[in-house]
Amino acid sequence: MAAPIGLFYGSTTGNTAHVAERLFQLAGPGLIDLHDIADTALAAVDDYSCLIFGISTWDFGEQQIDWQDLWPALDALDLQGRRCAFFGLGDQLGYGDWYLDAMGLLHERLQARGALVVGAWPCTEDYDFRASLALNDAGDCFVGLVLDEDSQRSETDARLERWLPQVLAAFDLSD
Ligand SMILES: Cc1cc2nc3c(=O)[nH]c(=O)nc-3n(C[C@H](O)[C@H](O)[C@H](O)COP(=O)(O)O)c2cc1C
Repeated sequence: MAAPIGLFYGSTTGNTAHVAERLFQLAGPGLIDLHDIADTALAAVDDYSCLIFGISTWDFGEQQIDWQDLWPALDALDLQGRRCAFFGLGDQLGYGDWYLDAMGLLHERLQARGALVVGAWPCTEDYDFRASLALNDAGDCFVGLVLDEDSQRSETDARLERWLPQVLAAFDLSD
């Protein structure tokens, strides 16, 4: 039987995979099913009413390669009424003009498929970047959790520990 939450991620060097595993551990037994999109059929998304999507940004604002491969197929998803949260990885010091752009692109794509988005994350002075498509329209929040294993690795655990309870509350798994 599927867990209540499906977490779908793509990862090139393993950083997003590591974060996905950490979320799985933090949530505790039976709450999250992990799916690496490199070896999961996209149709598996249909098994969940609560979803977490993880994506890293590559090559000046591009989606991680496995997400790129899936991109056209995302148009077939029906996410009406499903709660969705996003987390993204990037490198604000090396790529500060395209920081986490891929999370913004994925959010835009899936919101257009009907996703009810939860898990926004404040854009504070803790982050040092010039531009990001992952910001909301007002520019004061990211559309999901923002992580940086390249230049802020030591912050990751604390950020996950703050974000996950907010997402679980918004998922309202008692429904
Ligand atoms: C060649 C290269 C290009 C990258 N381009 C970007 C970028 O445009 N924006 C960004 O925020 N991070 C960029 N990054 C940083 C990656 O997103 C970061 O290292 C991430 O943790 C990789 O996660 P993954 O191993 O799960 O794919 C780039 C890294 C490399 C090596």
